Amino acid sequence: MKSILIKNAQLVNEGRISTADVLVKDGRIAQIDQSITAEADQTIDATGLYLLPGVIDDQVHFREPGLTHKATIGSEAKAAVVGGTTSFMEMPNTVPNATTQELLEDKYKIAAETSLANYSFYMGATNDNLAEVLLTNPNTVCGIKIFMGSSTGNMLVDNAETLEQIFSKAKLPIAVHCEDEQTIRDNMAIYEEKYGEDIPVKCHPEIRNEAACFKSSFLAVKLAEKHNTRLHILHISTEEELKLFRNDIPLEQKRITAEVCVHHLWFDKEDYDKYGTQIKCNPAVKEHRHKEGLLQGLLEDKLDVIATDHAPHLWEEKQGKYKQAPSGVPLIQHSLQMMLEFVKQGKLTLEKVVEKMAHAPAILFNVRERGYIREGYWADLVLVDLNKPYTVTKENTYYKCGWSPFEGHTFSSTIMHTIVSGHLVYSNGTFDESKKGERLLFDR
Ligand SMILES: O=C1C[C@@H](C(=O)O)NC(=O)N1
Repeated sequence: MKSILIKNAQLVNEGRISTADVLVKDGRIAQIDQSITAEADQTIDATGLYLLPGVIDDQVHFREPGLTHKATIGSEAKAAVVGGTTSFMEMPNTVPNATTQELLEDKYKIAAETSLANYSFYMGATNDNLAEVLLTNPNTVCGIKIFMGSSTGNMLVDNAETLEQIFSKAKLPIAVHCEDEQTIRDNMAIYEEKYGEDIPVKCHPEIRNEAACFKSSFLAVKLAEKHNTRLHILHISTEEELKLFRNDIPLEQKRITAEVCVHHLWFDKEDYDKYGTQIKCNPAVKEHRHKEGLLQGLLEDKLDVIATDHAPHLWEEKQGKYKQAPSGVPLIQHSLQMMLEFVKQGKLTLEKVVEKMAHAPAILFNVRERGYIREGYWADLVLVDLNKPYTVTKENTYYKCGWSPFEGHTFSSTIMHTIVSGHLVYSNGTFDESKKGERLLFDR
């Protein structure tokens, strides 16, 4: 593998920013120093650029196998590296659902052949696959996914005894989608009564409302407390849920952690006027107060990681009426740029972005030797120019579905180079696809 020398970067790592050179050799960070004079196969002049650990996205939907008309592991991993995401953890609501060890391993095989980013896949729980779930290897699989609210893929786990069993026996982190099903159904009935088939999309946050989120998250937290489960609640979308999470202990000691997604920080209810069903997703984008509250929750460390829930659907599918349009938004290519915009606006610091998008997911999932810029660690690195505007176009959007809610939008930062496991895969609009990403490993 080619060695890489990064010269004169502003290195953002572990709460500090400092000028440094970084030497990458055999996939790893070989040296970090003020001035490195060693020869390397590739040299990057990083003057004026910030060097960040690559983003680890702990919640994505890449649709393969079975839904490859929407996306493939290869297509979405390519979009990921363009945006500075070097590792992803992918959800089991593919077709067939990843609910057996064999089906799970099939996804790893596809990724080994096609993914430019490092990868891991969740084992999916159902009401009746406990034995399979318990076979999951804690060192080679990121976690177990439970839908405690239904969403794309009909993987709802609503059997109380099954939930007790998984929460008490799982040896891996349990990542949960929390929305109370009965609350959603009751709300839906009210809106159907009122609007028939023509429910306005703006009602989505009233159907999948605050009460649905809180009731389900509350239940998950209670179960985790009862069984001392390692619980990670995905895509927290309401202010109310913040009271379920602690910020008085270090992340390393937390048994219950929480994720916030970029779209819940970026959009609010008013945006349905502009984007309509494009931003229909579960949990719903809600009132403005939640967006503000979630940002505060992030700053106060009640929310531990930032992810995307990247969920591509075809543009034609998304154009249907409210009830027919599938939930989910393609986001992974622009997640880092979105958060860098918050840095520009003074809402987040660069150090905080790095903490929540790289360090924290690495700690939370015990990812082996990634998520930090440290000698000996894997070289998953991103170089960003905070002062180079970037306009999103159809041509520079790499999702297989071919659209992004950001088309036409100009971000004030550009992702210049992305290095995955020591390989310079993306450089200013060009790719070197000669090497694929690695399977993530976990120290548990
Ligand atoms: O939980 C989910 C699933 C996802 C999908 O489309 O797979 N879309 C969503 O909006 N939320």
